[in-house]
Amino acid sequence: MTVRIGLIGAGGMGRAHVERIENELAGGRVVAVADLNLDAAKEVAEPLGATAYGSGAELIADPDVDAVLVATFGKVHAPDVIAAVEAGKYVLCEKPLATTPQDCIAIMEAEQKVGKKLVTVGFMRRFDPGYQEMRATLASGELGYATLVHCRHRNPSVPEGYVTRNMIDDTAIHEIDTCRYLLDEEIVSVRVDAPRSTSRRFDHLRDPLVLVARTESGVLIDDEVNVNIQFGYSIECELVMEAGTIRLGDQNTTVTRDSHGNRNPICRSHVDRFHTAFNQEVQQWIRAVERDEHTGSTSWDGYAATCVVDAALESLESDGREVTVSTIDKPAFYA
Ligand SMILES: NC(=O)C1=CN([C@@H]2O[C@H](COP(=O)(O)OP(=O)(O)OC[C@H]3O[C@@H](n4cnc5c(N)ncnc54)[C@H](O)[C@@H]3O)[C@@H](O)[C@H]2O)C=CC1
Ligand SMILES: O=C1[C@@H](O)[C@H](O)[C@@H](O)[C@H](O)[C@H]1O
Repeated sequence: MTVRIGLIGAGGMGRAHVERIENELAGGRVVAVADLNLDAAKEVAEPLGATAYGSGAELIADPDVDAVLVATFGKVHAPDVIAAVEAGKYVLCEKPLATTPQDCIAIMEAEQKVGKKLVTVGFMRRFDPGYQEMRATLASGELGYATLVHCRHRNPSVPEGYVTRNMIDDTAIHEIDTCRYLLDEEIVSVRVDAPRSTSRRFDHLRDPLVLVARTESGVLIDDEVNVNIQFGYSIECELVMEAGTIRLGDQNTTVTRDSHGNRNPICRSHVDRFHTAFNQEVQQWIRAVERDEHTGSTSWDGYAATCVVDAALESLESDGREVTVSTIDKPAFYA
């Protein structure tokens, strides 16, 4: 069976997903594209022979669409995700699932009403081979339990429209989910420190920031978010256990050695650093839809991450006070 996919949001991520579905992955075809900017939808749809729509609602109602990929802005994800769930269609929704806990709860309620897990959140790092190995090492127990996780999320630069809260709700949300995934437990409190800002930023931005979070069992996580680092896209993570540590390797597999020393190329963006992870994420989603199964992170994962984001934003607004993460009880449906 070929999974007939409808894409909502024909921007950067939407186009990157279309490209991989059409040219790198198996089992799926993009049959419809929706964007509020109908010209953008047409530009993506026409070369594929797909139908273009001016709204997500029309695309979701199309009987030729089996499954929906949502790649619009986070704050407008919820209505389309809920409509797709109510139509009984599987959804791969780019991160964040939604920008408020209330919207995430509405998504979880819709899913529970339908009685089936239909929503996967686009936390693609869960499909990165490095993070997967780190998780397996911890789970094996060979090096004992985890005590600390050190993370660094560095982007070369960000556009002017990117504001300070995006350091957390758009960027650090990846480490929030990744640490929950690695440690298999919830984050219960968080604070945000704001060191001296770099001059290489737009004036309105506080950059860098450091999130310091604590999990249920007491693991301490620190995450340096630094989005105008200039030199490239650099993601680092080290998990400290009782009898050893494991960290992500550097960005590429080859290292040049010459009279300047040892060096490897630096990635420019998430697109090249997480190419394999994105492909795995979307490929496994397509295969799971074929089998009528859920894969990847759930709506609960999207909700839990958004609650940590909210607590971190509250800390940022209150000069770095430690804030307790407040959530509803986890529904048995997501156990
Ligand atoms: N996993 C990752 O590493 C990354 C994930 N993302 C996520 O992907 C999503 C999209 O981001 P980008 O592609 O960078 O944004 P973008 O701005 O390039 O594209 C968004 C598109 O959605 C359309 N749109 C907005 N509201 C809409 C609505 N209600 N209905 C239909 N179309 C609508 C816009 O017209 C635009 O074409 C965001 O949730 C973002 O956080 C983005 C970059 C990397
Ligand atoms: O999700 C992403 C972007 O939205 C975000 O703006 C970047 O900071 C991240 O590195 C990227 O993975």
